[in-house]
Amino acid sequence: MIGHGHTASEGFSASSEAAGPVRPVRELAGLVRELLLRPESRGGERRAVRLAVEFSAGAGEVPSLETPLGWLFSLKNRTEAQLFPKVYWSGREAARRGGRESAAVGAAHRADGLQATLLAAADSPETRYYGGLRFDSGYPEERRDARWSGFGDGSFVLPRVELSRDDGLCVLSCNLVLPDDAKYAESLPAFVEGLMAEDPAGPDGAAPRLVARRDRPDFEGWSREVERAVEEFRERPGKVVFARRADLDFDGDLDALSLLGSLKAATPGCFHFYFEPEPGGAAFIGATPERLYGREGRAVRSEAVAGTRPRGASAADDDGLLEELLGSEKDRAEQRYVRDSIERDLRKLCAALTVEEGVSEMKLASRRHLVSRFRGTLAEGVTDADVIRALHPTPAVGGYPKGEAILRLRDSEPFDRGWYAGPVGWLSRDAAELAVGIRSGLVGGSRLSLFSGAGIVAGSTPGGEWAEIEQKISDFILVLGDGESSGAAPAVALPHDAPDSLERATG
Ligand SMILES: C=C(O[C@@H]1C=C(C(=O)O)C=C[C@H]1O)C(=O)O
Ligand SMILES: [Mg+2]
Repeated sequence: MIGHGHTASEGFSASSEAAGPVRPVRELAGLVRELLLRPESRGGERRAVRLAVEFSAGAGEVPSLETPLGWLFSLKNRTEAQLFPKVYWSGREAARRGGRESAAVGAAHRADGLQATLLAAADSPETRYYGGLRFDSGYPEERRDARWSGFGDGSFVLPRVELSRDDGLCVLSCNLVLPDDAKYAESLPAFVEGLMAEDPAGPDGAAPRLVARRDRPDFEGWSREVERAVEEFRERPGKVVFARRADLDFDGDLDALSLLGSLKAATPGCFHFYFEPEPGGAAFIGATPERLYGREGRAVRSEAVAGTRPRGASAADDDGLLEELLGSEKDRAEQRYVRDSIERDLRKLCAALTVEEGVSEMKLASRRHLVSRFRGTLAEGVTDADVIRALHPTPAVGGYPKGEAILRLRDSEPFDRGWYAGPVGWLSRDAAELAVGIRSGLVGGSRLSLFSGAGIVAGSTPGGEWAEIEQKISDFILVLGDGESSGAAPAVALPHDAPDSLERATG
């Protein structure tokens, strides 16, 4: 993916005899300067303006700017505050249908949580705020993990500079908030020009090696909670999605972007995201298959995802596992809670709603889930904030009944979920795309914390659900084991006793 040979300096030498920034960067800086110097930019109502320069990929004109991930990678050693947050986003359909993929740096405007009105409403339909929310904004302050502090309860950011690519079309854009930004008529164009790294990040040397792994809760703690929940659900049916955190420690600093690049290659058909809110802090990355909802105008779509089986090694194996999933009453029960809950929530928000009959398979590269899809039309006046508040957390990541499940997770999970399982994605005037931030990890320094959960219902067993989570984090683990492409640890034996305890538990 992000090979170390893929660097901006190659782009430079290939694309320009003259020294200085490549054409799109120079042009964008010129547009910014021109707008900021106009007298009318110094007054009027507060508004967001998007300036953009298009160019095509593959024409060889500006190879250094052709891939959003590669561009972000070229800025990875730049730690000026104005370059944060650093964001990457690509839609689930990107590979198949030419969906937009974006990298962005800096903030022209921040909307904290869901309270603030998005300035984007004033401007272009292309203008997007990127961000996410904590899983549980009511989580007690004193138990919060400091690594999540830069993320806040939630924030959506209008990036300062964004590079997006949709099929072969690349767009480099800059967002300005007027009249506030008029004072940057000198510094902002220079900032834009400086985003073409002349000395991009080179090879990092030896890949860090995995030295330790610790799981929270451990298998004993996990079994206690799962057994207790199962006991209760026998009396009174319900669902809770318990998660665990696997802390992987390496003997050197990890490169979160390289890791995401490798993860992306291994997980087609997923939303891929990267949020790094501040210099020197942690980055939240992931490859999630699950859409919370998408909106185009008033048209909304969502899906109920739950129930899990791996992919088989052979075609026969694979068919068998599909049959097993479709026929599993336990997995169907997990999925039904999600489906019924999303349907109820959407009915309140929609003037019309169509629900897919029954369930179908969501087939991923290394596992499969049950899914039912929804399509609706939002009622007049319903906002993205209303939809997020109504849907999150669905019983795919919280449980059912919703309120009880949240309280239970708050009490019983021995770690702070932070943004894990929270809504992540983008919002704009005419559209929105929010995914569920699962299959994700927090990368900071030499530690990678992986988060994953499993739906506990009456038929659950501690060993079975532990193994299901192990399978869900295997995308990350496998990528870490591939020293060639990940820039991370080469294949290592995981110092980890879960498989043993699992055999004891299930055997
Ligand atoms: C909670 C997660 O995944 C959810 C739980 C599933 C299950 O228990 O079968 C399946 C898909 C997701 O809705 C996660 O991956 O962290
Ligand atoms: Mg499950």
